[in-house]
Amino acid sequence: MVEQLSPSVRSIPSTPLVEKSVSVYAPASVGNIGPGFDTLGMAVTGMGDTLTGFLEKREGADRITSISGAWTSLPTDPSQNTATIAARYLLDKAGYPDLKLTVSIQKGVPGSGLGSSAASAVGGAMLAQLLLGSPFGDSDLLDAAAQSESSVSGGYFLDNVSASLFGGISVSNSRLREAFRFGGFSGLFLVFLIPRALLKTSESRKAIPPDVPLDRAIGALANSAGLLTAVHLGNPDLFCRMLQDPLIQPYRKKLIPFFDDLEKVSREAGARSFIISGAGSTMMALTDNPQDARTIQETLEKYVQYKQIPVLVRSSTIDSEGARHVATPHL
Ligand SMILES: Nc1ncnc2c1ncn2[C@@H]1O[C@H](COP(=O)(O)OP(=O)(O)O)[C@@H](O)[C@H]1O
Ligand SMILES: N[C@@H](CCOP(=O)(O)O)C(=O)O
Repeated sequence: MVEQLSPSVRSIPSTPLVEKSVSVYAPASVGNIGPGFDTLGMAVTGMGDTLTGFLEKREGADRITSISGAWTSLPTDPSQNTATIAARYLLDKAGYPDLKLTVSIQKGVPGSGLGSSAASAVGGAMLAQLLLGSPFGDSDLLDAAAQSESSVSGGYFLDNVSASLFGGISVSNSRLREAFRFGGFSGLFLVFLIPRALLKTSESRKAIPPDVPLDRAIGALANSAGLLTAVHLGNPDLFCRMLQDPLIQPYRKKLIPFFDDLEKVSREAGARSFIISGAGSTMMALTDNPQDARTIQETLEKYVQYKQIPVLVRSSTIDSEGARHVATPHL
């Protein structure tokens, strides 16, 4: 089931494309997938970043010409933006410090906890890869995106970047700096509740104590193994039953206003599981029944409107493709 990645730097010489625009799309992702803290990740449909850029030989730094569609303000300084940090890492590694990137970023990730910074990091890495004529292997792209993501998120973890890069469900080991695409999976219907308030991953990581109870750690380990078994067997019902996080969620949910309320309403409307997406504040309700997913979405939309809770409701499924080359949009 686990798919091997291509090794580091390929031996084929590559030729950079100069002054030619290329576009890439990198999907949003759910870090942790509940119990798999820092180790499991899932790419999702309908949300992601599109990056368009070109290389030229010039003095100075890389440039971000525009960031559109962002729901919160993002850095346009290339040394602070995950897209350009990842791209620069690969451009330097390939031996082209004199080639400078000019990029525009169309954000399509409308909240915290959906791997937004990771989607841009993966997009930046893939853009550099394509503009350089694909000299790198998957592990280099993963490394570039992870280095970039770690500069903003308060830790080195690969769950979001591996899912966004490879698509489907990924398994990662940040200590060994390795990640794998575990597989694609159909038959799951996701409903996201996306608060309109920023919760930085670095802040949400501080809510977790350094020591955690052994029984809860064992529970999370068992559920993580159960999730992968469900993917291996292609069993959405088992996946729904295993999607519970007794380890990290109890600490983090205190940072998320209306969490208990929204969980109760989602479950009453038919959700089979309810977890924090990534580090929050986005939450995810899950079902294996498409009709139930529609009911959950409609019920939640009415509920948040009635209670005036500033939360966006979005339906989605698993994106099995991961980061990809796309046609350049008309800017
Ligand atoms: N291209 C980018 N997209 C999103 N966030 C970015 C980007 N570049 C830098 N950042 C920074 O990353 C931080 C958000 O990342 P993080 O806390 O990991 O949350 P998220 O779950 O949204 O990825 C913010 O400080 C933001 O300014
Ligand atoms: N494993 C990380 C995942 C962070 O995801 P994000 O989408 O919130 O950046 C964590 O749980 O801290």
